[in-house]
Amino acid sequence: MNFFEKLTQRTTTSNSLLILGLDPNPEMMPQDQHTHQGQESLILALETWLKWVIEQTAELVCAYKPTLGFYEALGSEGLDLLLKVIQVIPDDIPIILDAKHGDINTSTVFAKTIFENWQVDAVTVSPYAGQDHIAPFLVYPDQGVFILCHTSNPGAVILQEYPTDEAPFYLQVIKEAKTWATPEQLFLEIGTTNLEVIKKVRYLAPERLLLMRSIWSKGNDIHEILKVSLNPMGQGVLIPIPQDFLKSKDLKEKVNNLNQDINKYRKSISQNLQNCELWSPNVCLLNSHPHQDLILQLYDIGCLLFGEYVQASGATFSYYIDLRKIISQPQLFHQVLNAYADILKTLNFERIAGIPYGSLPTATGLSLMLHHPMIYPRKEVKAHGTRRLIEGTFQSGEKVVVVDDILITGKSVKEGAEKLTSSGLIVEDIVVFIDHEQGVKDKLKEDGCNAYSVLTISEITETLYEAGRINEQQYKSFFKH
Ligand SMILES: O=P(O)(O)OC[C@H]1O[C@H](OP(=O)(O)OP(=O)(O)O)[C@H](O)[C@@H]1O
Ligand SMILES: O=C(O)c1cc(=O)[nH]c(=O)[nH]1
Repeated sequence: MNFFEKLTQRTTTSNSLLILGLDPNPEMMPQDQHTHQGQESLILALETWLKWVIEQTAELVCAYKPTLGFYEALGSEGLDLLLKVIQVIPDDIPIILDAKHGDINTSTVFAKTIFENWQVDAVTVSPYAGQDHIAPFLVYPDQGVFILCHTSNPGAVILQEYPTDEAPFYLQVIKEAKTWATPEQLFLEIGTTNLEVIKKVRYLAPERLLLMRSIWSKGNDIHEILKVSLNPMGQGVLIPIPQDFLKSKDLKEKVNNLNQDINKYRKSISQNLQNCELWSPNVCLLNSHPHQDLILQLYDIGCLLFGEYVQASGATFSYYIDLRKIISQPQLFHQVLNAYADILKTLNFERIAGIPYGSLPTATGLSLMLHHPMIYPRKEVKAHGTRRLIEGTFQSGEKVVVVDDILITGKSVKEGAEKLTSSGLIVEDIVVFIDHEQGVKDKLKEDGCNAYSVLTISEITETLYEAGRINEQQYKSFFKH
């Protein structure tokens, strides 16, 4: 089970979005828990206290978050203490090591130590050294990585908000980090007392799990925080337990009350989905498309263009779909492949055939993902070498699913399918990402082929309009067409 699955399971079993910083911070320890003098006695007192904290809270949290710096500050005994604390945490509770690691030279060995030796489930990292610093953490597919995007430290404003309010650096960090790994492996850490910051983050990254920090400092109302950070399922955010709870003898009761308050609100929003203010005012939850996030991201990277475009057929449409760019955005490409795979998994076939050139990478990705061999019909047969019509190996009589990016006139998939059938293969199913909805599916059906699409062009247009990505004129000119 990977970190994300473990966390999701834990969130359900504990019915909690609360995480607790398990830090040996003497200032937070109740005074009567430490009456003796000296380092040895301090470490013992901290250990006893942290074990008590775990006992009190284990039923009520979905994860623990030890901060490496507090343990390091205690010297080598501090690291021993960290390992003891990790041992005591029940196995089903994920551990997020708050390390804010930022050094590219040590990232490989550090990842090995914390994931393999200490067996923590996730880590926090600083994004400043870029993707190559984060990659050594991401090569552990079962572990999670939280990217520090925003802190509440006043001194950070000069960097985070640079250069303008409209396009601050912390949003650039999020845009960039989203391309590094999937939403199941890479998450965002957001420290802020400002609800506007959370709204902006949610707008840009509706799919990402948020680890919230410092939200209590200005006496913010938890309901306001939840309103702007929860996803439509009432999840997608980790809420820190206020550190001053740790000083209290009534820790368990306080955490329980906070959890109940949060859950009451989560329940009310899931019963009241018509509240469209969640995330952002122009992303309405009521009728949101299941692939809304994917559509918005494809638009944002320029795969979905609105304007007057001449098509291969010579006709002019009010849009142009250019999915060829997707190969340079691995995280998004992965989401696209998952969407195709959901359809392919319902079909019966031996081989996957991609239509060149645009869909060759997609067919390759699906072949690796679903463990079915790939072939492809050539666009043009070479006058030299093997002069093959079909590349890859196959047996006559095998069933092939044809994969393409977009169905416009259907010419490309028809030609491809004909080449495959003329070589003895059977083509019954065609899967595309986008259907242009000109009745081509019906025509293919008459020829004995079932065509499936992940999205239709009108679903895309509706979603972009609802999210405010395209304006009324662009929307209307699509439907006039
Ligand atoms: O349904 P149709 O009218 O055939 O249009 C759809 C085809 O057009 C595009 O390919 P294109 O021929 O532009 O070439 P490429 O994939 O080689 O870039 C697209 O990748 C589809 O294969
Ligand atoms: O061939 C076309 O007309 C065409 C290809 C493509 O990839 N996208 C599109 O919108 N049109």
